[in-house]
Amino acid sequence: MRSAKLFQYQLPMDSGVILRDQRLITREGWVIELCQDQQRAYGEIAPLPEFSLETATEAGEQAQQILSQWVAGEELDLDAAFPSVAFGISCAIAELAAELPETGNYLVAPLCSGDPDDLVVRLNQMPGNKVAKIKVGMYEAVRDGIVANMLLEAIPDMQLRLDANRQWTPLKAQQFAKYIKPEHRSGIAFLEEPCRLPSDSLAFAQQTGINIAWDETVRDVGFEVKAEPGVAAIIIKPTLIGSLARCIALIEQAHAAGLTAVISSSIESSLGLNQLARLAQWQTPNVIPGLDTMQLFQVQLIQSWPDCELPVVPLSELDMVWHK
Ligand SMILES: O=C(O)CCC(=O)c1ccccc1C(=O)O
Ligand SMILES: [Mg+2]
Repeated sequence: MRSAKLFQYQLPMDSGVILRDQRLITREGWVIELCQDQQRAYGEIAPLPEFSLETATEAGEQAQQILSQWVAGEELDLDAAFPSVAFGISCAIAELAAELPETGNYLVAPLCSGDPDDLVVRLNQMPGNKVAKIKVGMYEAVRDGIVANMLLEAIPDMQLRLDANRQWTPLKAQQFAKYIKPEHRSGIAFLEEPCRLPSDSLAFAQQTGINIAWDETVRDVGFEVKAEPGVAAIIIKPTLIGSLARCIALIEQAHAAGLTAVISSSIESSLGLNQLARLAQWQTPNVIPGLDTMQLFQVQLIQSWPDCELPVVPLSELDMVWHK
């Protein structure tokens, strides 16, 4: 016997969360509940505005169709579904089958988009391998270069991840690199997407000796995982990529090509974020995932994230919009 429910959520965000051109005031999405033989499992479907091609409404409608098929015991074609829907449903199914292991990797790479001094404090408290992430490309490239170089100098055993989200022209990328002393360049684990064009980013990596990672490029039509000089990693944001099977296939291709695969958040609630931490521990056990996004929220959802003090909204407070 199978049954399924769909709940809608709207969660208030911390003020000042900006996605590309838009302020994100409330995070909207869906929680699915699957029931089979007294077992219950959950999944989150949360298309990210400005990033996902589907809207929350479209995702909710498609989720109802696919959940109806699941209840009827039909074969599901998650490759044809929206990525956010495929990810949420496949997670719930994996959870029901006890395929998604319980243990998660909750070590996060602290994310800094403001004061680098705050980052130094957090890094000094971090046990083991120190990994941090800075968003660059929002202010002057020269300032970014000075800040990154200062951190690499202040904490020599740190691996720094940088993310430019395709903001730089080749010239600006060079201005940034000029301030990173050659002996510090290997302390940069990778710089995500320095330039608008992937070909410019590749040339930058080869000219500067600073490794890059693909994030946006992974979602470009026709992308294929391959080893290229200067490319260290691919970033996998499952809500934007698709089913667990599709994410795992990409991770395996990355490993076969000698690249690091980094599981990263698309600003899911604490429910989805916990499942991402479990996916990361399962499939990329030695890599710190990019999941430091809980502080962007004002509340948590259903399950809490380790050491997060925000109030938790229980399932009983969500509106059930559909069931079968
Ligand atoms: O990857 C991380 O470390 C955190 C998540 C993150 O950076 C992000 C989250 C949602 C949308 C875009 C981005 C981004 O890569 O800038
Ligand atoms: Mg990015």
